[in-house]
Amino acid sequence: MELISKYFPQLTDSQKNQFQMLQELYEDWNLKINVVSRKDIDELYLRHVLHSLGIAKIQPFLPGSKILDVGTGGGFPGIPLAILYPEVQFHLVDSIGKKIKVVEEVVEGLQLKNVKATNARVEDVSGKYDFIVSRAVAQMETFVHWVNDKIAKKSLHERKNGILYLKGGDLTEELKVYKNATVFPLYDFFEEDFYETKSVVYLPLKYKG
Ligand SMILES: C[S@@+](CC[C@H](N)C(=O)[O-])C[C@H]1O[C@@H](n2cnc3c(N)ncnc32)[C@H](O)[C@@H]1O
Repeated sequence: MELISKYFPQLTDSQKNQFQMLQELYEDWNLKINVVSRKDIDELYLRHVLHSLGIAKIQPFLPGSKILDVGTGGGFPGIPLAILYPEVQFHLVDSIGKKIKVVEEVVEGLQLKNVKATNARVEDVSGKYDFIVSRAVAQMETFVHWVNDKIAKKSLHERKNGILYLKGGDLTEELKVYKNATVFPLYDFFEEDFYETKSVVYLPLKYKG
């Protein structure tokens, strides 16, 4: 938990409390429905919570904006971002029902009012969003194919609407067709070794009516 305050020193008491509660909520729900590996539960804040918040270091979200988290699993990156930005609307989608069940329980446990969770394949979700976030779901080409009709026309942020994807390793091959993609290394923000190979990939997408 200190790890979160170290990099996000402006949290309110209520946010700190919500971040604190994550450990117990995930431990409890993981016993009933296994969504996070044992090793990852032990390092929840380093590997899941802070990693999710890496997106906020690259792109802070403005009040009133709408964010889609594709293949959220147990709620990453969507839940930590929803705690950080209570005035932003988050839609968390996963094709596996039991994962969405965990998300709903965590949302209720934290009393988050800005999260909607849907059990569906993202291809079947309609709606328009400022940014689409994700981690560990699909190769960029497949992902773009799934989401490129879900971008809002108007950009509220200075940066154009698009995808913010948490990726690891060498992305040269995967991103070679995306000349307008930008890779932001998270090691520039977080000094822990875990982040040495982690990045946020930003890909602007055009509105499709
Ligand atoms: C490896 S998990 C990652 C979960 C979470 N994003 C994380 O990083 O902890 C991939 C998730 O993507 C979901 N998924 C895969 N394809 C999907 C699709 N087309 N629509 C919605 N969810 C999908 C799977 O059900 C699974 O929960």
